[in-house]
Amino acid sequence: MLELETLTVRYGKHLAVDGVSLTVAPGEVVVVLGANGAGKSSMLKAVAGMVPTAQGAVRLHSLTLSGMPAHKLANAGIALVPEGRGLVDRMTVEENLRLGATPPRARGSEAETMAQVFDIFPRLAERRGQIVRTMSGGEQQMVAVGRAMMSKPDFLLLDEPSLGLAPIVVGDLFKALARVRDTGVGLLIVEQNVRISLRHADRGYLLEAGRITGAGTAGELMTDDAVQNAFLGGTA
Ligand SMILES: Nc1ncnc2c1ncn2[C@@H]1O[C@H](COP(=O)(O)OP(=O)(O)OP(=O)(O)O)[C@@H](O)[C@H]1O
Repeated sequence: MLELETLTVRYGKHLAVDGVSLTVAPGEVVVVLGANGAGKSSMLKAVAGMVPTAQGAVRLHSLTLSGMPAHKLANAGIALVPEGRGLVDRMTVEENLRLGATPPRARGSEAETMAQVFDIFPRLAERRGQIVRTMSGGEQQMVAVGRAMMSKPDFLLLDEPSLGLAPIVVGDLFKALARVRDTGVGLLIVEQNVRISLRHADRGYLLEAGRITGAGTAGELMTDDAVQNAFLGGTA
């Protein structure tokens, strides 16, 4: 289980994440819905050890992670697919994937994990020698997810994976993410794209100005008035 307990992130005086508590179980897809500036990226970066936690804690299988450097978190089983993807775009698909396999927990099983990535994303298998810069946005997002999978995470964090992608590509990406979850990995996804993310999630939370203001199953949130008003223009 991945647990965030009253997680708080500050930038100087600015409170970006204000006491967020949530859980993700192994094999569960949890989405955090929030508008621009709600604190979604800051929350994920704090879990991944890329910004400091001001208060609260992150626990993985009851082990306290907050305060650990990012490389130790990766070896504990946390992988982040950042907004903007963070790929080395002059390198090939395969080279980018290999970069994900640096934590000690991932070493020795690179070939097996890469085969799993290529099974979930056959397009990447066809294009394993292609320079990432020359690929479409959707393909690059697949590489970013594949690279995170190469670290053999227990929990995968995704920062707005649908951003800038055409609806059909987003649909394919979420179907692939469902297959990642089927391998037992828990997914924590932050999104503004309410419909598609709730369609593929088990549960969700609503994040507004750094605070959790709603929670429920994906079905409950789809018809929740607060979600409707915040994101869907009041119509179901
Ligand atoms: N490095 C930083 N220094 C100062 N303030 C920051 C920093 N990063 C984020 N913030 C502020 O913290 C708040 C939350 O930002 P964050 O990027 O976490 O939100 P978000 O929900 O991911 O938004 P977006 O969807 O636009 O990326 C915003 O008010 C933002 O301006």
